[in-house]
Amino acid sequence: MLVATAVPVERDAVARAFPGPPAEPTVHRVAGLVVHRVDGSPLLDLIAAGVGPALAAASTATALTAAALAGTPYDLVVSAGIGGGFPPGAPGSAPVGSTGAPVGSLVVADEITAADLGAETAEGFVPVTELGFGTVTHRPPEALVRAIADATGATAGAVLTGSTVTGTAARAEALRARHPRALAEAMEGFGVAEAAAAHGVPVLEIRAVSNPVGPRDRAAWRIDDALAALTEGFGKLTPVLRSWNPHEP
Ligand SMILES: O=C(O)c1cccc(C(=O)CC[C@H]2O[C@@H](n3cnc4c(=O)[nH]cnc43)[C@H](O)[C@@H]2O)c1
Repeated sequence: MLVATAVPVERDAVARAFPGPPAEPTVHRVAGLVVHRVDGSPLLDLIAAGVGPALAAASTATALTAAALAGTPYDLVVSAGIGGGFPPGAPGSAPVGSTGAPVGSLVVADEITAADLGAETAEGFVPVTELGFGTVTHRPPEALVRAIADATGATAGAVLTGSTVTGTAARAEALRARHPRALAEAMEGFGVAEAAAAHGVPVLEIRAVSNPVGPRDRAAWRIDDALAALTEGFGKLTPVLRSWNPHEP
């Protein structure tokens, strides 16, 4: 399994879920990309793939290609890290009856959607798929998403990818109007998913919520709490991944 975070602190938070010998990470390099390997079960490679969808896609594709050429392809790619959550009762909030994704909670994506891949028109935003190109959504294996939500307490829903962190109530509302199932926003998932899809490998996205999606309030970010939730979540995930059959839908 390959886990791609954006930055080293997120990678290290995931690694902490697999502590001590024999799971002490070893490090190797692939075309300048640093790969931390945890020799446990499942075998786990961790990369800090960079911030934003483009660098995350390039780094993930590099790791996937190297593994495939070595004859040891990955069975699963996971985009993981902190993210913004759409909380209930706030600008751009989750639908009535939904728990939303409060700060400190964990979200597992049942769809990974590019929120800003398209064209602005006089009638509003048009996704690239409606312009006749590419894709804007990747869907992780349903049974695996359900099992992860059960094991970790994560909420399953849509996770949006954008190149810009939302910083206004108006943008949060526009995103929720366009994506009513969105629980979280981050900057890498769709890029990681595009790389995985190019290799025919299933993908997951797991986000620990560090801040609400909405007006920018840097002081309200709870990065340490989110990193702790990420470690705890991955700790609970391991048995699920061990028993997962990559050929299940
Ligand atoms: O201080 C700011 O306003 C600011 C602007 C751009 C980027 C940042 C970051 O800290 C990097 C974002 C990093 O973390 C993920 N993340 C966390 N919360 C969100 C969010 O609300 N919306 C989008 N991404 C978020 C993201 O995946 C990046 O890796 C700060």
